[in-house]
Amino acid sequence: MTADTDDADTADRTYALHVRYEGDDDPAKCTARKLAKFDLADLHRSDRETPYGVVLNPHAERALSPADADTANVVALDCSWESAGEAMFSLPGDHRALPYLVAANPVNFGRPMQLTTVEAVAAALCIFGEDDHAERILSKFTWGHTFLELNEEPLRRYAACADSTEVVEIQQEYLDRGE
Ligand SMILES: C[S@@+](CC[C@H](N)C(=O)[O-])C[C@H]1O[C@@H](n2cnc3c(N)ncnc32)[C@H](O)[C@@H]1O
Repeated sequence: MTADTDDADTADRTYALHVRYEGDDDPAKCTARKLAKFDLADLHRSDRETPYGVVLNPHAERALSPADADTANVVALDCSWESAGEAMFSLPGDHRALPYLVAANPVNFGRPMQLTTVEAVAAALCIFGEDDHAERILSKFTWGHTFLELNEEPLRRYAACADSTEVVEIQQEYLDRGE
């Protein structure tokens, strides 16, 4: 009985996607704006308006892992990479860096870590076991599925980890291969 209830809880888990939108990047190429246009994410113009949740922050000390899955909100900060210094991430929330993954977007194709907002949010959803939701948001971009193909193995392995320590151990394997 208890097991059935737990299964149902897991199957029903959904995440609201929120973006603190700075608006200093090319609006025509902005992936967060496109998600909002399709009602797949909510944009917020101030930190105060942005709901509390897991904040995707490349400067964070702790790596995102399935241990963070117990949240209602996944939050990204959409700004240009030029302005994405540590001080910009002043949002309240549980800040987490994504582990090693490579970008598939045309601007940073093949480069590790510098993901677009949609790639970062999709990666978080995959690590939380929400692959369908990740596919749904990436499907709005011609290169979206390529992100999942390029990162299929690391995403699967990160999603099977218990915590950020395990995620960092796996990440190290990919970093060592790249040296
Ligand atoms: C700097 S913005 C650039 C957005 C770009 N203008 C676009 O249209 O998608 C990308 C955001 O995605 C998230 N992100 C990207 N790479 C990340 C990483 N390695 N770790 C954590 N978050 C990351 C962060 O919230 C970051 O601010």
